[in-house]
Amino acid sequence: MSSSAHFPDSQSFQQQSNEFVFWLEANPGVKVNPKILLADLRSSGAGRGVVARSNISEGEELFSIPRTLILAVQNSQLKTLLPQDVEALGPWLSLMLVMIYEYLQGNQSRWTPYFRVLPSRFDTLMFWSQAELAELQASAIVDKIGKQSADESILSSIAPIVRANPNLFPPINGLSSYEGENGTATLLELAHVMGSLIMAYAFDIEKSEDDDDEPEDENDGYMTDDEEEQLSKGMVPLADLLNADADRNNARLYQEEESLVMKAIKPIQEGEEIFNDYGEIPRADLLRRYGYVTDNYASFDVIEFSLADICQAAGLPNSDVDSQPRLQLLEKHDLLDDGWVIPRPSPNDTLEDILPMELVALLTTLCQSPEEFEQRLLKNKPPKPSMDTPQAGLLYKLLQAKQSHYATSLAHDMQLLSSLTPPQASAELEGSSRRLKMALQVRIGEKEVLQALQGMLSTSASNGSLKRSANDDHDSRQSKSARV
Ligand SMILES: C[S@@+](CC[C@H](N)C(=O)[O-])C[C@H]1O[C@@H](n2cnc3c(N)ncnc32)[C@H](O)[C@@H]1O
Repeated sequence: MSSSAHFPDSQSFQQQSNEFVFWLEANPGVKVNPKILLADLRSSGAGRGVVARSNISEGEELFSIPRTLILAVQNSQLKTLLPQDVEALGPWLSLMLVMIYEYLQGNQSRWTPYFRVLPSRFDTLMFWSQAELAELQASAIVDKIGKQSADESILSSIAPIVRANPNLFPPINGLSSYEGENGTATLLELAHVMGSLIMAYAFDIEKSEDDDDEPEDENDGYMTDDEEEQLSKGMVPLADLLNADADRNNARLYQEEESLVMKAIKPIQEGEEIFNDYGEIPRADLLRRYGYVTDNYASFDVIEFSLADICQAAGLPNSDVDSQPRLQLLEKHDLLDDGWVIPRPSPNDTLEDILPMELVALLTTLCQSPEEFEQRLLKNKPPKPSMDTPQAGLLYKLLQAKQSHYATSLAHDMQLLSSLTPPQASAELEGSSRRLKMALQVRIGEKEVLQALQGMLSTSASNGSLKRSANDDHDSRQSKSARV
């Protein structure tokens, strides 16, 4: 949620919005449909957002932003002022550096009115205290925050450039430099503000045809999603002031040759909010990346198990692939991963629909007797993944172990949540209370998934749909794409 707390200068909130729109429209090539309006949605906990002033038809252009106005490495003077190649830092760190530079230029930056409408405080997990993070209990999201690796990347890649160029990066807060304890802390904070803006606001900008540089490999805490492509990133004014809310998506950004164009993808009625699409992400990820949670994302909630969790439930002494022949065999056949995600089941889903085939392959391998496994090793073939009684038993044990890692029960959390929710609007919660509520929503979602899976296992056991054993031969080439 973006509440008043995220916009410290809330007195001039509307004035900043007006100045931003005035600045935006004064830029050559910008087109803004008079049917839209930049609205103050703080009363519903959503900061700024875009709302329809009058009815809008499907396909209608909402606004168009020329590529030259995107706050991006390509459009900033910085790349001509530094001896090194800024883009070589990779999409995240290069944009972070450019944003620090532009921000420190104050009124001299081309994007000053834009910076003024961007928040400087966040509820993303990067900014949560240890006590607040503890409220997420056993959620796997806690291990994905990556604060330490982000700090390391900033200190090793950004800090040396900033410190070597004080004329380009003037120290703030009365500091004489970004050296020393205070200077380092200030620089880290500034970099995290920019990193958080990139995470929640930036777009992946499609490369132009003549730009076919190899992507850089990055590993900072703002880049924890494997599926995220290393496209160049850019902050697209106005496009990033659209909120999102799962199935309420009614607009999409189209990347055209000269501009980025936001269009309505559905008819939008007067007074309706215009929503972009942040993707089908679980509430845990919504919180990590965007710092807000709404129940509309509950259907995307998941539960995650690490390889270590599974090996422990199976009674293996460790999850070290080199010392565990069963893991080795799966790895050899490209069936092993660090962890698995099980989605929240829909009402008509069966276990086969929701369990990843590789997870069932692991459960099956771990459930084999020493003799059965010996046979597999001799044939150099993993067993055919199947959800038989032993595998179901192991999965059940795994679910129970996971549940025991959450400090409170689902019933307790539900009660706590209802006591936290004010009668009018959740937006009224501020600071730690809002964070506690969001943590509760996340852990409730995960516990619900656990409970639903336990229910499905019990049903399968009682209706006899689980087999006694698995002994079919298995062709691993087919198993990669097969459903169990
Ligand atoms: C791309 S920005 C959208 C503009 C933002 N509302 C602002 O005022 O700057 C993304 C941020 O908006 C907020 N947000 C987006 N959708 C929201 C929603 N449905 N409810 C509450 N906050 C939302 C979150 O704080 C998120 O990190």
